[in-house]
Amino acid sequence: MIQLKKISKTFHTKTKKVHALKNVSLEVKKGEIFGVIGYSGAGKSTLIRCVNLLEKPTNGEVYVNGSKLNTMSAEQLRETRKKIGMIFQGFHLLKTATVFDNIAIPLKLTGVPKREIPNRVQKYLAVVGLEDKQDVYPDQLSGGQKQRVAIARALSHEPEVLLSDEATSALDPETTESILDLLAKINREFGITILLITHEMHVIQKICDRVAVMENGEIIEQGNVIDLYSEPKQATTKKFINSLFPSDLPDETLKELQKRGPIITLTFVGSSAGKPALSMASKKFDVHANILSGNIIQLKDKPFGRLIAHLEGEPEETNKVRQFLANEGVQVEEVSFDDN
Ligand SMILES: Nc1ncnc2c1ncn2[C@@H]1O[C@H](COP(=O)(O)OP(=O)(O)OP(=O)(O)O)[C@@H](O)[C@H]1O
Repeated sequence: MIQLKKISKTFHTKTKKVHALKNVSLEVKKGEIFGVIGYSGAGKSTLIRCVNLLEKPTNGEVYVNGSKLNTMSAEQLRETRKKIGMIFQGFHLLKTATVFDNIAIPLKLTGVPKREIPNRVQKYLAVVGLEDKQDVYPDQLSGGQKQRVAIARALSHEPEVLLSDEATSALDPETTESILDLLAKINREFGITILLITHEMHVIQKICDRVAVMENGEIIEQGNVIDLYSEPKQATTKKFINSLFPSDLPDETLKELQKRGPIITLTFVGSSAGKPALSMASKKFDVHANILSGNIIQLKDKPFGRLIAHLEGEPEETNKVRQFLANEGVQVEEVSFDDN
């Protein structure tokens, strides 16, 4: 649905050149929710803005639903953009217009017949749960409600693709949850493909099917959310994932424990629950297993957990435990202090 082929973007400032995107290729399939995560300055905003050519790439090709955007005339681009909705961290609503007009004015400007406009506005305000707010002004709404209006405005053009530029970053955690639920519902019920950028892992794990990690203008790793969470390869990806499983045990304590047996990380997805497997192992072999920390998070459709445990016993026995856990489908890794 979205294809970025070898996209580069260089900004020329007065003093230097900034290579915001370096040869980035990405494919978002029809109907999926694809997330791009990275720290500030990684190039995420530039990347998402290249998809609808708000930012013109220096090199590379942009395809949306099979059409190449780079070589389109201004008129063709206007038509194509109607099928690409966008929402922003700052909502971008007209303060001096009512909620109704915030949605109606852009519809009018893009040539939707006048008699159709009230129906469209009401239909999409109902989708976002704000049918009773059409006569109020944005200043009378909460942040979450403003984002709902912005989502209704984007949907009212009946797009095939929705681009989300840090849409929940200005919202509190509870409101973030409800906006993410709304995006998931839109994806499910209208089949709209969503490409979102974020710096929050929570957003990725809650609604995304696939994810790409960006750093210094490049995509350093991408894949299914579950695969990337279970087996991150790059240091930055590992850092993002480790941040979900904080372990505040001092290194000194861990080093002390390590003298009496290995400290291991158990990672498990879905039904291969780590805890029962670990207690089974400690019954079966001459090893005391002591859980030092652990957490389970919910990915879009599967639980994902990580435990840190100390295995106390003779090396021969602790090795058997590790083998047993691996056979039970639990990923086992010895803790390296540098990763935590
Ligand atoms: N218009 C511009 N002119 C010059 N440099 C720019 C411009 N827009 C972005 N940059 C630079 O390009 C790099 C990537 O910026 P971008 O905003 O895409 O990153 P980001 O990952 O979205 O970060 P953030 O989350 O902080 O917005 C940064 O070094 C930024 O300073």
